[in-house]
Amino acid sequence: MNRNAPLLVIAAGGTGGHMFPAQSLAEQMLARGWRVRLSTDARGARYAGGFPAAVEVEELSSATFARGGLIAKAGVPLRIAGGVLAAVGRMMRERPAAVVGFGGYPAIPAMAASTLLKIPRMIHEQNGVLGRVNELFAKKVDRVACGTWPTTLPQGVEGVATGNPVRAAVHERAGAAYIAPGAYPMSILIMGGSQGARILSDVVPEAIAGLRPELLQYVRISHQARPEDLERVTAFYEGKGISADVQPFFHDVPARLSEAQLVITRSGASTVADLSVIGRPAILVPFAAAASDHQTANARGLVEAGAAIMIPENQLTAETLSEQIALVLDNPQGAEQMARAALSQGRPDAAETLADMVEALAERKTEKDK
Ligand SMILES: CC(=O)N[C@H]1[C@@H](OP(=O)(O)OP(=O)(O)OC[C@H]2O[C@@H](n3ccc(=O)[nH]c3=O)[C@H](O)[C@@H]2O)O[C@H](CO)[C@@H](O)[C@@H]1O
Repeated sequence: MNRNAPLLVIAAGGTGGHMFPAQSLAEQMLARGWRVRLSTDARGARYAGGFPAAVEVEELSSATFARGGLIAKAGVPLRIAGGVLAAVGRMMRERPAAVVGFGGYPAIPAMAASTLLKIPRMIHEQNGVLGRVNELFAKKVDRVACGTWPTTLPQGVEGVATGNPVRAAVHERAGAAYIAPGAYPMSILIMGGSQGARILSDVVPEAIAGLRPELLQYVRISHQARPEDLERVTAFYEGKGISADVQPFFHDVPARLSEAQLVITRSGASTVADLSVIGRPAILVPFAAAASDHQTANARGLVEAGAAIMIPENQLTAETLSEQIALVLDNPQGAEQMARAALSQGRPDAAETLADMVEALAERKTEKDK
């Protein structure tokens, strides 16, 4: 490794939602000859295996906190302070060229240290509403990159729409030709995000079974169900003579997406990004309990572009859903239009745009502290 190469510190943690986009930026920066260090905690470090081996991983102590202030729990401020001190010490020695935060509380120490040391820094928010840690730093960073557009930001903060970086297998299928619904086998992909969603297992099979027989005979189902729901969902489809592949997690979602005539799904940030980069019509059921209802915010772009129909959880019934599915499958031109509209929202260049922002930021040095 070239020790003279500029160093990027990526601060992220906790869950896949923060770590997948972080990994994508790490890959881009390594390809551009940078050194990359992932600053996270023990929980985030479990995802580090997915990062390229050249990425150095630093585990710092941090802690969770509630919106509006630190949880008054013994040891929390101390743990965060310990992490910040360690990050400050290291950054004083190594002087990173830039620091990028992707959210999650393990990002706190590196983001706080870069603020104290006036190192060029930015955040990337995946969802249409800022997460807690990103909200804390939004006014203290030089740039705020937004994966979802529009993103609700605090007053006085300007965002740059970059999109959410997608995995290589999604990238390879960007804009893959869409076969409009017709009198031949049609695929419907049902996904509940990385954990699966019980409500989709409760309602979707019945909605599918409610389609009129002339339509139903052509329908082929891929249904991601939580492990505890697998058996009943499989049995239901079997009982109705519906061809269905039911699994707890599909490892080939990009291929299934490109083959699908319709997708019924939650609206997590990466799911929305996958849909829009490949370009498929969707019925979106946002997870109502998500912080600040961010899944509804994530769905907004696709819905307003005419690429997706949104059904709030409290309005989701088998009858409503069945009607909406039939509306899409009975209207090939409309479905094609939805697929095109989805593509208009896609940002296949998200990782490159983010990498360009990092390079520009490192060159200009920090403006925030002048
Ligand atoms: C319940 C919850 O709080 N979810 C949050 C979590 O979602 P979640 O962890 O579900 O994250 P996303 O929807 O962003 O990403 C899920 C990814 O898994 C893929 N996939 C899904 C199912 C499957 O069988 N196989 C597969 O590969 C999808 O194509 C997508 O690329 O982090 C997201 C990003 O911060 C948030 O927007 C979500 O609100």
